[in-house]
Parts: sequence; C-alpha cells; structure tokens
Amino acid sequence: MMSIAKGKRIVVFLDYDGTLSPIVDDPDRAFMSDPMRSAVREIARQFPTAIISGRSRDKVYEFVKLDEVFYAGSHGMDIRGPPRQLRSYDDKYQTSALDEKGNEFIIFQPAQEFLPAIKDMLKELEKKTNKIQGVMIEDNRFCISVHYRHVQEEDYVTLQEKVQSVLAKYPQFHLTRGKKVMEIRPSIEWNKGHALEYLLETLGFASSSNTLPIYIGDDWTDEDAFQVLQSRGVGYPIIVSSTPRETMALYSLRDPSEVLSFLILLARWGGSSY
Ligand SMILES: O=P(O)(O)OC[C@H]1O[C@H](O[C@H]2O[C@H](CO)[C@@H](O)[C@H](O)[C@H]2O)[C@H](O)[C@@H](O)[C@@H]1O
Repeated sequence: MMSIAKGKRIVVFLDYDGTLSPIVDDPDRAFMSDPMRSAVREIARQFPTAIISGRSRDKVYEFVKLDEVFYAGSHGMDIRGPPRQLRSYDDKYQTSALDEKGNEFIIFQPAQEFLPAIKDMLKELEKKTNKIQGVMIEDNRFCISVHYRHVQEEDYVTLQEKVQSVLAKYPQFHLTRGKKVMEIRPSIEWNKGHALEYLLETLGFASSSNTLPIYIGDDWTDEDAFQVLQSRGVGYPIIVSSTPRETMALYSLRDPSEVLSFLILLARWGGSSY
C-alpha cells in the first residue's frame, strides 16, 4: 500500500464506533483510548482527516476531542468541513461560521427540514417503547438509534413492531440496521459515501488523480463509502471485522487495536515520506 501511496496525497476517513473505539454495552461509554487519540492526532497533522459517524456530530466530538479533524455526524448528514463553497451542492444546506480562533468553517446539513419530524418521532418512540426493558433510544440529531443490545430476546419482536408502527406515520423516513441497533433515517439520497465525496470535494481533492483516500469502518453503513472508493477506482476501503463477511472493502483489519497499529504505522510512514 505504501509503495503505491508514495508521492500521492493521502486523505483519511474514519468511522467511530467499532473502528476507533471498541463496541461496548453502553453507547454512552464508547470512549476512545488515549493511544488511539494520539494516533489520530498524528495522522491528522500529516493528512487531511475526517471522522464520519452515525452519532450526532457533537457526540463524536465529545468522544474524540481533536480540533485537527473534520467531523461528519448523523451518517454524514451533518458535516463540519473546510471553508470552500461548492456549486455542486445546494447552498440552502450550507452555512459558514467562524471558530474561536477566527477560522472559517462550513456546516452542511442536507436533512435540515426533517428536524421537527425527528423531534416528534423521538417522543413517540420513547413513549411507545418505555415498557420494554433494556431499550435505549439515542438522539443522533438527524437520525435516531433504537438500541436493543439489552432487550430480552422474547421482547425483540414487540420492539420491532412498535418501531415499525411509529415509522409507518412518517413515510419520509426509513429503517437501516447496525450492530444491535435499528436506525431511523430521513429518506434522502445522502449517506456516508456522499459525505466522503463532499469532503473530498471541499478539501479540493475530488478530481485529482494524485489523491489516495483511505476509509476505515466496521458497520453496514460504511459499505456506502467503500462502494464510492470502489467505483472511483482509487484508494483503500478497509473493513474492521474479526470474521470474513460480504463487503465492498478490499482490505481488512480485525479490530480497533489493529486499526491503532495501522494508524501508527501510517503516521510513521507519512513522517518519513516527504
Ligand atoms: O457510524 P458509527 O460511528 O459506527 O456509529 C454507528 C452506531 O454506533 C453506536 O452504536 C454501536 O456502538 C455502541 C457502543 O460500542 C454499541 O453499544 C451499540 O450496540 C452499537 O450499535 C451508536 O450508539 C449509534 O448511535 C450509531 O448509529
């Protein structure tokens, strides 16, 4: 990989849960280790780096706490990216702002108009499922996660029916699945793959044949980003999985500890490659 990468502009995209932090029982305690934080910081100092997660953007930042990184939350529906206006993306979803140091950044939120419905749905889901033990509903801002990791097997069907009954009232939303989680998302043409393309474009690398994007992720929603890299015919889609599985990724790492080793090696190589 590194011999192909020589002289190319590497751009690094990382998923969060299951990639930078191990999958744990409590979603609120999916902390990132200090060595992982240092490795991501090193990577971000050398290569443009973005984290694309299903979590809300604020929550991922709370876990990662690095200002060197770009963040895309809600499966890419809430991007804080570099300050470059793009004609190919709808201006009505983009706003620019200044950070504490006076640097400009862009917020891109293509699912803005769904926010009121998401708020209503959250309330309804909480009300409908509060009698089922172990359910946890997570507000990911532009999408909702219904966690069932702690739900008894015999209650799962009831939970699924209740979620479907709420969803039936909101035809502009659909359900996807992750690791012991049902995710409710607005039905718009936007996913982690689109977020990857958006960030490549805003960073100014979209059409460059000299760019080598690396995307590392563990979940089904990361497949959209793997697919983008496959169809562009450049870059390294890397799945994090300890068992073989069907995927659009071309490479694999077994778990977050291997992701850490990979990032450390990449940072070391980057430092010696100029
Ligand atoms: O795109 P990601 O950053 O991978 O986010 C996907 C979902 O991750 C989180 O849930 C998963 O990780 C939890 C903590 O390890 C685990 O308890 C849960 O069972 C997993 O599904 C997050 O809580 C979800 O909101 C994200 O959508």
